[in-house]
Amino acid sequence: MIPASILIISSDPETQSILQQAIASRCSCPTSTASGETAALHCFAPQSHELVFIDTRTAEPELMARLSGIQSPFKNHTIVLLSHDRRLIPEMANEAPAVYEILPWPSSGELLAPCIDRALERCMLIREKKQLQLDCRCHRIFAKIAGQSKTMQQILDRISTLAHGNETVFITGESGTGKELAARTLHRLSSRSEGPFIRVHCPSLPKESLEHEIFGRPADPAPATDSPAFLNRARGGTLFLDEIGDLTPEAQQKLLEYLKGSQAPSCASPEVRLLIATNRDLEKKTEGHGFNKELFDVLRTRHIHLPPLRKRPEDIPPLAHFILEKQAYKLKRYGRYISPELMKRLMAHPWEGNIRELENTIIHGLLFSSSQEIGPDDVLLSGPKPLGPCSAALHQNNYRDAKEEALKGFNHIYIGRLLKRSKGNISLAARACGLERQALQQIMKRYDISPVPYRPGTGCEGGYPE
Ligand SMILES: Nc1ncnc2c1ncn2[C@@H]1O[C@H](COP(=O)(O)OP(=O)(O)OP(=O)(O)O)[C@@H](O)[C@H]1O
Repeated sequence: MIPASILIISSDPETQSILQQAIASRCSCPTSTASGETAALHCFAPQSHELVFIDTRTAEPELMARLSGIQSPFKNHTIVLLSHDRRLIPEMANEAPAVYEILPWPSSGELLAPCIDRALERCMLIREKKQLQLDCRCHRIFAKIAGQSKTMQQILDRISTLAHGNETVFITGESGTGKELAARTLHRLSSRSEGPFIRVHCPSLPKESLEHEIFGRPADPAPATDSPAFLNRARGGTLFLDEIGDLTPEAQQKLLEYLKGSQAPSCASPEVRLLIATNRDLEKKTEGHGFNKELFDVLRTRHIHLPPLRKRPEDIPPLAHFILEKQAYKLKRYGRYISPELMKRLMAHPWEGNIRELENTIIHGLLFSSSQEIGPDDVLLSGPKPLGPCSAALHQNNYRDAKEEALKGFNHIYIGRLLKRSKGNISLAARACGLERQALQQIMKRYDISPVPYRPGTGCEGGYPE
């Protein structure tokens, strides 16, 4: 247990010495002394000392007056008054309810030692209560996130660590891997959680005005408290800039300047915390000068990368169960479960759209299963996982069958992706891959690939993000 920090407010050397010795005989807590005008500052400063002894004879009258004005007991500190006049104790207790205990002074060890023990115990209880409250909050917040893999646990640890600062965090990962969820979690766990969380989806704003929409116009008076700029709307909270991969060079430069200013040592607590995300490989973009190298270097100092779902298949079952439970509740489809056969298919699926695609698959299953069991026929999966050359299953077949099986997997994945991009339009898909429409149609027929699940209005719109 970390020892409590103790302050003695007294200008009398003898009082200081008696108290220090008595405290040292009960615990190893660090003790400091203060007197005069600075004492009040120490006494009332938040996060200051946990236990404060105040010698009423030498304390400044302002300090005593201020204590009397506080009507309820301190929640974070424990205050013990040393009263030189026993007759005044009941009156003092009435006047200063914020005080924990009033000790007649000077006191013998018989009175002083138990008083110190009681006060220290209160400090410990306060600290334990705070820790429990924090644990409950973290538990509630992390209850919205599933994932059992070592990687996911490391990500959650990193989120907890980075949440407490004011620094910008850079979140990367393919679409649907949970970047926005990570950003919201960082915000909820931070000291700004009561403030606003503003998300700006950068590609949705016109490129030419994006910089002004975020940072305000140069003509805006400073501080532009009524400016409609996102930065202003996020004051006291978090601004989440999502998909920054295509910012104009001017907007990148402005962002770099802002980050340098807000992260300078002189700026202890910026008004807005920035969280920034992208699904693009910005490092690669910097090589072709498509992204400001200096900005990238600043961003990557605090970085969270969310790996694609296909690289952490052990997360699929817990995620699937977690999403099923959450969505079943929302859709009022209670008691549904995933069949073992479907779970096998989910494990084998490449999940190009990551967790969002998994979520949509499960929603589809919940909506369309005719019984409590959700099976492979109740969901829309674009096809079997391609069998790699080293797959054990592949080696159980003879050469012809193995080749056919691998080709089938390849075509399902390759054409599935094309259809996803073209939203089920075969002509567009054919053009994109350099085949004639009819040739593509023949392949689709051969491998039993339907364009229907990829078309809007078939119940899976948005389920196959680009
Ligand atoms: N670890 C997780 N546990 C539970 N749900 C998750 C997890 N990660 C993501 N999700 C869910 O998956 C969906 C997609 O997540 P999110 O929107 O955060 O992804 P994204 O990376 O920001 O996607 P995009 O780049 O397309 O904006 C959301 O509904 C989110 O709640």
